[in-house]
Amino acid sequence: MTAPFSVVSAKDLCLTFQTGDGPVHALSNVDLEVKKGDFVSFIGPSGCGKTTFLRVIADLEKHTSGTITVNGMTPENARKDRSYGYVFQAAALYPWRTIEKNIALPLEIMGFSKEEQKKRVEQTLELVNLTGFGKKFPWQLSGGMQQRASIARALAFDADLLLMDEPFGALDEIVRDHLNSELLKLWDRTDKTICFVTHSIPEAVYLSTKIVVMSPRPGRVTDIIESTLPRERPLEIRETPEFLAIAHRVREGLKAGHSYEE
Ligand SMILES: Nc1ncnc2c1ncn2[C@@H]1O[C@H](COP(=O)(O)OP(=O)(O)OP(=O)(O)O)[C@@H](O)[C@H]1O
Repeated sequence: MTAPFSVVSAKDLCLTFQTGDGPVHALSNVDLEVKKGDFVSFIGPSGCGKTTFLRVIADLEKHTSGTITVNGMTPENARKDRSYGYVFQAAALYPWRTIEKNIALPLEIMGFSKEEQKKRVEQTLELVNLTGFGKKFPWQLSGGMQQRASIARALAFDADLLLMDEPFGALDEIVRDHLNSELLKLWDRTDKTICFVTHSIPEAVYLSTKIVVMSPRPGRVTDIIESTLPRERPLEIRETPEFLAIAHRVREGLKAGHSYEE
């Protein structure tokens, strides 16, 4: 059996922002392998570089030193190759476009035929359980539905890699639980590779095959936890000793990386 393909491979990756107040070490010596089909969560306090790391993968920021490849390419080539879909903290849908027109936008830009656009919009609406809502405007949907529509938009051009920056952070816990289990099913069905930023320990443990614990000043990886939980995870798994043991290790990692002097 061949080893799974490395979707993101970072070696000794550093990114320093030069600011008026001096350099900010947003990422320091990050080593990480994300394999095809992994669900990787990035967790850590504010400012530890979670968003910056996703932005480097997406070629929205340039690293200062070290190396990173995305699907075996430079981030720039991966972006040009449409290697990933990006889901932001807020749904960021255009209010003057219907849901289906929002989802079709990247497809329009990429020059897909009208027919293909329609097919893909229908498929992705179904994937996120929004069939029948395509003609609605974003403001006619709940926050959770809007976020599902933005996931559909990121899925529409069928990139293998999904980058998700705290997509459910603004939602209440019940909606969040529901979307977490929906996202897991979607991941299972589509075999995507997902990089997911969160502040929530239960969310990270519930979703991930691998949890990357980070800490700030400088932004760095302090622990990488390979989950031992089965791929199929009912919400009740969160009460099992195995789940709680992983959550405990994440919490300890977060504590160890936290300096109370700052
Ligand atoms: N464009 C920029 N210019 C200067 N500093 C920046 C820039 N973007 C991010 N930073 C700094 O880099 C560090 C890492 O920021 P980043 O947004 O990646 O953290 P984060 O872990 O995603 O935080 P949060 O959980 O609050 O979103 C922070 O100290 C932040 O202030």
